[in-house]
Amino acid sequence: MIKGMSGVSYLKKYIRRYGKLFVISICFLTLEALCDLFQPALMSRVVDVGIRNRNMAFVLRMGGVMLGVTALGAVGAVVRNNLSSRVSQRFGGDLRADLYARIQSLSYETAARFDTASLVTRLTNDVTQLQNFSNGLMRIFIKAPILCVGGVVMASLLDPQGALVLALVVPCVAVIVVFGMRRGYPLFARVQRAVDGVNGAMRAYLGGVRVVKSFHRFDYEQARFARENEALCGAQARAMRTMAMFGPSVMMVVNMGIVAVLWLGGWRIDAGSLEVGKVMAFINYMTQISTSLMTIFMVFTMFVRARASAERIGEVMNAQDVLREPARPRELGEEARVRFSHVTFAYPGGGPVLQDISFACTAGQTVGLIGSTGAGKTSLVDLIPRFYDPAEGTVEVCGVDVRQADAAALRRRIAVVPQKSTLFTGTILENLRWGDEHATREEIGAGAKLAQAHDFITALPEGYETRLGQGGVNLSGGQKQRLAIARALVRRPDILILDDCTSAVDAVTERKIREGLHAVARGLLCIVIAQRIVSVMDADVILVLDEGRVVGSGRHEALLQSCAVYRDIFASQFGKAGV
Ligand SMILES: Nc1ncnc2c1ncn2[C@@H]1O[C@H](COP(=O)(O)OP(=O)(O)OP(=O)(O)O)[C@@H](O)[C@H]1O
Repeated sequence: MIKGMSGVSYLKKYIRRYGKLFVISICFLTLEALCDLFQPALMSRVVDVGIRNRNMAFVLRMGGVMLGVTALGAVGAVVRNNLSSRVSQRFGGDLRADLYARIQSLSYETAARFDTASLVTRLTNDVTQLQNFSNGLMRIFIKAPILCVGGVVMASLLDPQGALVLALVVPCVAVIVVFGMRRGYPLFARVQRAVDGVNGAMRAYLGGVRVVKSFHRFDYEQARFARENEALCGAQARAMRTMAMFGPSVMMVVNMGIVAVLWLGGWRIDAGSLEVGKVMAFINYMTQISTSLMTIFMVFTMFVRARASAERIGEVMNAQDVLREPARPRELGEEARVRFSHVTFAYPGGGPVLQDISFACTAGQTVGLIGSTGAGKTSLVDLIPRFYDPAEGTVEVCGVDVRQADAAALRRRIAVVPQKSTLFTGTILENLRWGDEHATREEIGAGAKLAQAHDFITALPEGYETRLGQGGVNLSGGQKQRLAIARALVRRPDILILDDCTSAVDAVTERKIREGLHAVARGLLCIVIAQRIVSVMDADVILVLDEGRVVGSGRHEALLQSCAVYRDIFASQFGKAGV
């Protein structure tokens, strides 16, 4: 047994699902292989009995039998081909879908362990490797051992003395194949990692194409891509070079065997102890055995690659998620509430980003979060939908510790508009409906109006049906932000988190959005992160964060009196006179 196969135990599910069809396909494959195996034996009878005795009727009869056997083999091949294509395509499709679902279910922290480019390679290239391997398994790979073993048996029955040559050849080839496998595995694993590198360079360029253009850094990006590409070519060449040594070695051993058979056969024909037909059939079996041994070697090469891919997929499938879902989740309370009790938080491997944070807020309130950049505002709100768990203390949402709530149920109650608006390829309507797939046109329109997006959308030639490029490239920054807010509002959440998401919107429009939200926000708990004090001045409570600690909380006027950090921020935005 090969070491480390426990990492691919997720494949059992597919073996169970497609095992039956696989076995049926193997039955037809066996039929096809048996038909191939009988041909040389039949041919030897034609030569040794029919031609030697000039018995034309026997030759024709055997010719008919050979044709029948060929036809039967062809039927086996057609059915097997059909089945193998269906099974491998479905297996590949299922595996890709499951892996995609798994990636989606990973927590931020676990997903961050894998580079995005590497996840893309795993979803595409690695799944294809496994799909091709499973297809090959049902096409030629299992046929090869049958032909090899069957060839040895038939050849031994035909000429037991000649079979001694096989007793030497087969073990030699087996040793070469096992050695090749051991050398090849780490090399192919390296090839897959190099594919990650190329995908990573491509992704970085395509994702930041505007920046690359504006800084005119094509040369830099090209050099980076060339480096990764070179590494991939190098890794592939090394793997191929190593594997290329083994194929000819196998051929050489087999050809030496054929020479030995011919030499011994000629000698025995001269002595009258062997017929020409038998030597011909024996050579035929030898060729069949050698071809199947080469195929087996190829199978192992593909197996080595498929194994490397299977393990890479296994790493994602078996990743221990740091955020465990509770076995028996508690139901969230009706009323929207958020409570932080002595929360301390750190990113993996880093120092504390939030320290001893305590506050509480309820439905109908607007909470403002303000503080210098890097103060920990985003980190704080990320704990509410449980993107991360705190190191100490508890975060309660709607009366339940988020660690005891069902993540999907928790996130259904919350809508987050992140700092960087992410839109998807599709129409504006599709993007807005993403917030709630059952939302009506009226509800979507209402959300867009509140977010001050309706007017600019209707001014577009195709209105709500306007198609957006990837990430909404055909919109301005402020338009994208307003669509992201509208999408969150279409969801009609109980808790709305706006993470500095109006930075690209002009002050007048921002005020309109704030007023609109105020009007509909009776049951809504709204948490607003802002750089500009005007964005949170009207909030029911403002939390001032500084270096991960809450250094002030209260209304605007009170904070101006009591909180030095708040006063500094205010002064930096309005000048000393404003204080
Ligand atoms: N994914 C991450 N992994 C590790 N450290 C992080 C991560 N995200 C943020 N940090 C660090 O945590 C600290 C707080 O970051 P956070 O994004 O919460 O600040 P912020 O107040 O929202 O800043 P800004 O106003 O600039 O968005 C920073 O020092 C930052 O470097």
